[in-house]
Amino acid sequence: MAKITVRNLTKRYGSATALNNVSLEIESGEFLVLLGPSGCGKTTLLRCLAGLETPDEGEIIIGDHVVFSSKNNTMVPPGKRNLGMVFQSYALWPHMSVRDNVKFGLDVLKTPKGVADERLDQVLDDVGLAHLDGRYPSELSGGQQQRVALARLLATQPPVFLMDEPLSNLDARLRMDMRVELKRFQSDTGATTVYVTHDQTEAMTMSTRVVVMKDGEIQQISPPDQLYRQPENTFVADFIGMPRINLVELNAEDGRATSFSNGDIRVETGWAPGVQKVIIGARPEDITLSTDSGAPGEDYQISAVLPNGPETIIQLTKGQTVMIARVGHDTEFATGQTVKLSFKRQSLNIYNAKTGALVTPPDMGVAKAG
Ligand SMILES: Nc1ncnc2c1ncn2[C@@H]1O[C@H](COP(=O)(O)OP(=O)(O)OP(=O)(O)O)[C@@H](O)[C@H]1O
Repeated sequence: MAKITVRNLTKRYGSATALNNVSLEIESGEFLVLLGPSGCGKTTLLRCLAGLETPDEGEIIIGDHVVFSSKNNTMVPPGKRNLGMVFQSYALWPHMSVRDNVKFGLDVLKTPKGVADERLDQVLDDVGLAHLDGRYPSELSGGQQQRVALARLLATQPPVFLMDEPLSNLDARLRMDMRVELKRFQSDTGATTVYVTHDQTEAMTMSTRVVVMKDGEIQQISPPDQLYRQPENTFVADFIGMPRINLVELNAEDGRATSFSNGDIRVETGWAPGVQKVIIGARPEDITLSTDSGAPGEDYQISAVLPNGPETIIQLTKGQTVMIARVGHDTEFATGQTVKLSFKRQSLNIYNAKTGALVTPPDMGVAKAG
């Protein structure tokens, strides 16, 4: 299949910089998700890969071909980049039936009729549209049109898939089914996939790696689990995860700066992060609560109990400090109760409060509350 290399890519619109010196390597067969807040440059990056935008600076290599280079004035047009795209707008032919729309791509590639018919039946079945193959786009819902666009991409089996929120118009249940189908299809074909989404669950469940972007720059590129467990800065820590991570700023208490506090809570790192001011990051599930007054930790008051299906979200307060914990659904915690709060030591991340950067890998941390 095809590896993609992006080097020092910059794209400006007037005085606004949509991509700022972005570099990344996408391995052949990888499912890479671009994630980040609105306006961070995800779609611009995808459109640059597709050849729909001309970057101002940098280089893009797909497989063995330099498809863009500002130095050499190379700009290979979209149709010659050997990739398949699905964008939010479906761009279906209104005068063609579902089947003909999907077949169109195969005809362009001059796929032999027998192979084309077999693939058509398979992809229409995969996207759940076999029974609607004679309808015209105007006779379909938005979600169905989106699936036709997907089927058209999948049928041509390109070595590179570029997708921009291809499931955004589907209802929750269909979206889940299509995620499974897309992932299966991608792993069967081995196509290198770059996928833009707003949806964290989609990013975490489908990707081999996630790229988190902000203001046109890459913040972190990691496999989903590492992104969640070891965010490299406070922006990524805060952006990933729902409920949000607990981020609390603390000041060094002792000369060695191994003990930090904000007056309400105290954390002993046991090692010196090398700064006087830190932000600790604790995921809600990395907090342990106990009604046993002899348990380790500090006293917090429960200010809200929010049952949420298989889990319960608990809000706790101590002075000015508010923490969110996630516990099982069968909890007996109640609003107003005083409980002991402690951190699961290995999972506490420590950030430099000035730069927001992770100070050390969490497995070195032996932080504890109290
Ligand atoms: N054609 C354009 N003209 C001017 N500015 C643009 C254009 N396209 C994008 N931008 C700007 O470039 C920045 C990045 O936009 P982009 O669409 O890539 O973000 P995004 O992360 O995909 O956002 P969203 O999630 O909202 O789709 C934004 O500030 C946007 O306003």
